Amino acid sequence: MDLEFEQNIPSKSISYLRARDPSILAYGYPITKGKNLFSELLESTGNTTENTAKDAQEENNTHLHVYLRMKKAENYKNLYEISDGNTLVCKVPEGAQCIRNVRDVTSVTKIFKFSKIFGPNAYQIDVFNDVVKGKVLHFINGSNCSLLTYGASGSGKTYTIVGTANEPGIVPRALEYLFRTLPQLPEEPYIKPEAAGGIIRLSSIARKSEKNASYNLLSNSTFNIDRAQHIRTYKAMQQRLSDEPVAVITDDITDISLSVWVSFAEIYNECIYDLLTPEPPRGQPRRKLRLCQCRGISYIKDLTCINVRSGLEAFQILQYGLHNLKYAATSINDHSSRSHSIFTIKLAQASDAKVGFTVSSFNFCDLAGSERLKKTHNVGDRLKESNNINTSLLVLGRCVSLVREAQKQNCHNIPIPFRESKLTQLFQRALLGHELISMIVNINPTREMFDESQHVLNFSAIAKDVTIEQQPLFRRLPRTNRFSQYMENKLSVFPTVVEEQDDNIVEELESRIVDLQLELEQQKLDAKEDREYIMSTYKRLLNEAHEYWEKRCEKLERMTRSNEPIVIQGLDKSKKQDVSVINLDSSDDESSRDNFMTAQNEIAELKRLLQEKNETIKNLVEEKKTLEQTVEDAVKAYKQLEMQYENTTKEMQIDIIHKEDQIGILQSHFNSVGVCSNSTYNSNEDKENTDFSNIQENISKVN
Ligand SMILES: Nc1ncnc2c1ncn2[C@@H]1O[C@H](COP(=O)(O)OP(=O)(O)OP(=O)(O)O)[C@@H](O)[C@H]1O
Repeated sequence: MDLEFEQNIPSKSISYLRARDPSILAYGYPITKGKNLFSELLESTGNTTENTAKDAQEENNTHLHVYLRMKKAENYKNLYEISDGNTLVCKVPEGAQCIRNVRDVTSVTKIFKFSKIFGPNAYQIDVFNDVVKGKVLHFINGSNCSLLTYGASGSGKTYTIVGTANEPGIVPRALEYLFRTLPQLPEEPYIKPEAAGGIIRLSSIARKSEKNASYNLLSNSTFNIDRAQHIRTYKAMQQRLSDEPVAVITDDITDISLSVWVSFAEIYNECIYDLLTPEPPRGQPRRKLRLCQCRGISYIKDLTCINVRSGLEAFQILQYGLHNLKYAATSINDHSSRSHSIFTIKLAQASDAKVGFTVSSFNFCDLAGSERLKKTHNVGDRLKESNNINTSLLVLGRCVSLVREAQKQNCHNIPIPFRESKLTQLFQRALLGHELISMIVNINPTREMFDESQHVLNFSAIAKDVTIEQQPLFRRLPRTNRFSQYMENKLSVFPTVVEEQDDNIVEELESRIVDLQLELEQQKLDAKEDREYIMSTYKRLLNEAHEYWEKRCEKLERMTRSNEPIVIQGLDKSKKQDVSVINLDSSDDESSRDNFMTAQNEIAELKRLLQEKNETIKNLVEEKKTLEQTVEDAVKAYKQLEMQYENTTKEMQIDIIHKEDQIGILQSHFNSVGVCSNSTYNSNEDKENTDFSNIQENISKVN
């Protein structure tokens, strides 16, 4: 957001000009100054303008916004009291876990503060207006936003995000609001966001293929059954929201290409799956996706990204993903609440003059239920699931808490374990405070869920203190280095236009060099971390493979030794037959035949495992190569810019010297003319005028 806007909110026109991610800009994409695609968004009614302005201003409060939403429940007032709309007083009941060691339990209360509390009677539209609406405008202006719902199973996370047919949640509402604000989109997309932050300008064939991908997904036969119902639901919502005011864009944006894309991913048991690809046939495993990092941005490699032209299309894609989520849940295990699901809307904006672009993402993350192991008494696979969920939520809690700690101490050296879970790795930038991030904490305010709710509330108390850093549009270098000072002194003798132009070039180059330096540092750190991670994984896999292999070999050796006499007997019987075709059916000893078969199976299994491990190692080596290539590219780009910077500096220095010489010549010429005019032309006005016009002509030639 513009500083201007933060400090002084105009009553009618609001500029939502937002910072773009400098890491994207640093890589050779020129910037369109002044006009950041949409620079002006106005709310269509005065009333809502104020609200939106308030929302937008709130965004600049530096802390992570944590909202509380309470599920509908009778008698919740016996346990909870909401005061001032943002303070929750918990009246701790007898027997509650948090007062187990407290003697006097007559009146224990716990107090939690939130950005806002939505009580059991709050409507979906209230949550949307207060939490999401302002962020959609920031998103349109190029900011990345993330919204996470956190809470125990059944507390209303999915209800808040997706909602029901009669009460649509924040995602369908955000889609409707977004598409009502954006202008009509073209039939086919001209640009596509890259996973790592850039854009691709699509050829006509690629445009058709993207359109087909969207069409094919929407007309998928397994999904068709519910499609009519989803269309009716969305249209009913559209009808209800048609009177709600939306933002309008006042800029002339005829030379800007726009496209909207959606993706839907699931993290289950620390594996990432694409919810927008058809489910594999029964019995076959789902394709696991990898998490990659490029220019400090984490992204899911090969995640399907579908182009959408309307809220309705996007809503159908959301439902397709939810359908896949349910299918996976019933076909493998009931894990609907056991996985984290992330629905992402991406907006790509590019000027047709090929001189600037913005890609922004809005992530809606429905986290897995946060219940504790003790309570659920899980065993087997369920225990593994719970461990994974708990690990990722625990790591999320640790990361949030360490980020808060690092910010408090103003210390950048505290290691934060983002890499310990896929979830935190994916939201690393946002959790570090580089992007807008908010959390809706859901609780079920019943007595049975009281202990569980206390854990959730404790987590929210930590999260609330995390600071969000507002990124400036361009990172400017303070003008204190030698070159800047030299230029400032020297350029003051130049005509204004030259001064402004050169000043801009220098500033821009300086700013981009700083960006690149920061990027390079970040990439070095990332590459180092990645290398260490790959090496440790590589070593661990090798050790595991080695141990496993040794154990199996031992076992096989033992089995072979014990079966030797029987095999020899079998060999005798079958005379010259091959070992593999020993007549097992006629063997006297049943158990030895079984042992033999087991050994063969073991060998086959070992071969398969070895092949799998080799595959993993191969992938890791490839990943390492890609990372090294990325670092190499970054270094090259940096060197090129440095050279460009040096060349410009040299040219300007030469230019300055040249101009100083010419100014000197002019000065002496001017002086000598002055002397002459005193002695010769003192009384002759015409000649004086002629001399002045000659001097002016000379000056304009020099400039
Ligand atoms: N505020 C609310 N008003 C009305 N119904 C609600 C509300 N919150 C939740 N529900 C209902 O409660 C049930 C459970 O909610 P939901 O599925 O959203 O929980 P969840 O936290 O996503 O659970 P899980 O982690 O198991 O997925 C649903 O039937 C939902 O419709």
